[in-house]
Amino acid sequence: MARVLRILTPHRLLRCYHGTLWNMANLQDDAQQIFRSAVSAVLPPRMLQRALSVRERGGSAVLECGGREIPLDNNLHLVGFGKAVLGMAAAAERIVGRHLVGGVISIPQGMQDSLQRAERSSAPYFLDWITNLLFLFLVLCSGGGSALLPAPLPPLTLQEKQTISQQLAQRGATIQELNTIRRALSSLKGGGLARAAYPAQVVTLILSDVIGDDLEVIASGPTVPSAHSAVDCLQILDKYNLSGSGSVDTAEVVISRGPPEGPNRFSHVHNILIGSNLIALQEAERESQRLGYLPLLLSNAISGDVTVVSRFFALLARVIASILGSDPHQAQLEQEILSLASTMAIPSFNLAKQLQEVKKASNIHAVCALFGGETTVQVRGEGKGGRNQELALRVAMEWQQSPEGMMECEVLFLSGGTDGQDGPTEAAGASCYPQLVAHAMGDGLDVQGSLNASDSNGFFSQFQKGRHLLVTGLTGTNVMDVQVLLVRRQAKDP
Ligand SMILES: Nc1ncnc2c1ncn2[C@@H]1O[C@H](COP(=O)(O)OP(=O)(O)OP(=O)(O)O)[C@@H](O)[C@H]1O
Ligand SMILES: O=C(O)[C@H](O)CO
Repeated sequence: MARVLRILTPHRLLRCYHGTLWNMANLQDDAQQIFRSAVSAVLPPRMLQRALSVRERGGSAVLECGGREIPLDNNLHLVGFGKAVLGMAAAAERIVGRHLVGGVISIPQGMQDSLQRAERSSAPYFLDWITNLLFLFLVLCSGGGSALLPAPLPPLTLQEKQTISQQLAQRGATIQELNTIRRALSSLKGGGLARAAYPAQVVTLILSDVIGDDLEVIASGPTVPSAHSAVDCLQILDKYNLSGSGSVDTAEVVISRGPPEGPNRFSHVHNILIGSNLIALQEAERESQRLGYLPLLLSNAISGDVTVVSRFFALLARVIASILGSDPHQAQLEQEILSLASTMAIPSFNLAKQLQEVKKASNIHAVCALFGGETTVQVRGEGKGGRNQELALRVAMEWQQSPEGMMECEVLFLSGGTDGQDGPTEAAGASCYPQLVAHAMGDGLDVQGSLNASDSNGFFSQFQKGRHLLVTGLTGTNVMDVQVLLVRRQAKDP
């Protein structure tokens, strides 16, 4: 069997290939390294170091943030809520700690013991505290914050607010409509925290876990004015026939009354996005280039059903492979994927232009396509899994059914949750390659059966002793999911 030595790029180690058998572990190592670099860019210490600094001058100090300089005078208070806020608060404290007068953060119950160890207290009720202090507030906000800011506008009770949300959800309200009502019925969400703090200055550092990074949506935008009027909200309640019950009548009164402190005042607020899926992908782009790939940052807004998205990724690999390998199927495959992409409503997505870049690039033998977002999964079976593991397994199944175009290339697809947890499993995600299903069948595993049982984690845990699971542990951040697709032309036998 021929043995090929090939220098991929000067700083890469020599890689030995044994004939047509390629070392999949190399591609998997690269994909995992690229994924980890994406996560590293949005870890709290690195985010806060980018966003925040204190400049001491003579006896005074200035907070530098978002291009602004705000005097510090023993007046800094920290407020935070969200799944990533414990790490964000610790990172912020390392930067501004000596100027912090006090702080309150609200984080998921399971993190409480970490707080005690850090000797910090947390309490979810800010109003009776924040309105008494005319200070400078540093607000830390991340995904999961909505559930950690329970503060219904009186006289509405928390139970009544939850009942209205449940009724809206049961009657088919969209997540956008649900969140609009939740913001309107809250003392803190939808800009309530900023209104309560007025006229104290508010600097909010935001880690986005939503597609499009709409600041009003992230943790329900406690320091962001709501774009929806009372009329919009009342129309939603009316649309789903919620009028008429006691709690809804109270809700309508609260909504009609408007924000407790009168008109929206937000000139004292600076909202700054410090972490997002795009920031993570841009780091992954740099890392893939360092590893010798031509990077294609294709989208940070992938969404939709996992069955459609898996078909897209599998076809994209075949298109790129057909370009790199000068496969005769290339033109037809490109038409297919452009047609499929046009049905997926991916915002500002120009795949044709990006594929043109690959075709124009000279002497390219390896491409890294990068994506981010969140797919949706219909969980049909009793198995264990997550949307990233299911996506990877479905991509493998698509390749099993249509392998055209990939004969001359090595291909690997990886999908992972940047928070380190994919569904109720220990894995962050998984990776796959074109021959995976054939190899699994050779091991007596039933891939389709695993998918039918929604058991992607069960499959990847069994197959090759879990070697294709992506396990990072909880990362302390969350900018949704990241996908890495690597396509590399195989070395030609001499
Ligand atoms: N057996 C399964 N197979 C495939 N997907 C599953 C399975 N069980 C749950 N899921 C998916 O996992 C999703 C939950 O994922 P996860 O626990 O990572 O939370 P999340 O939606 O990412 O929220 P957060 O932003 O807080 O992480 C659900 O939306 C569901 O679609
Ligand atoms: O907390 C929330 O509202 C969601 O995680 C979106 O940020």
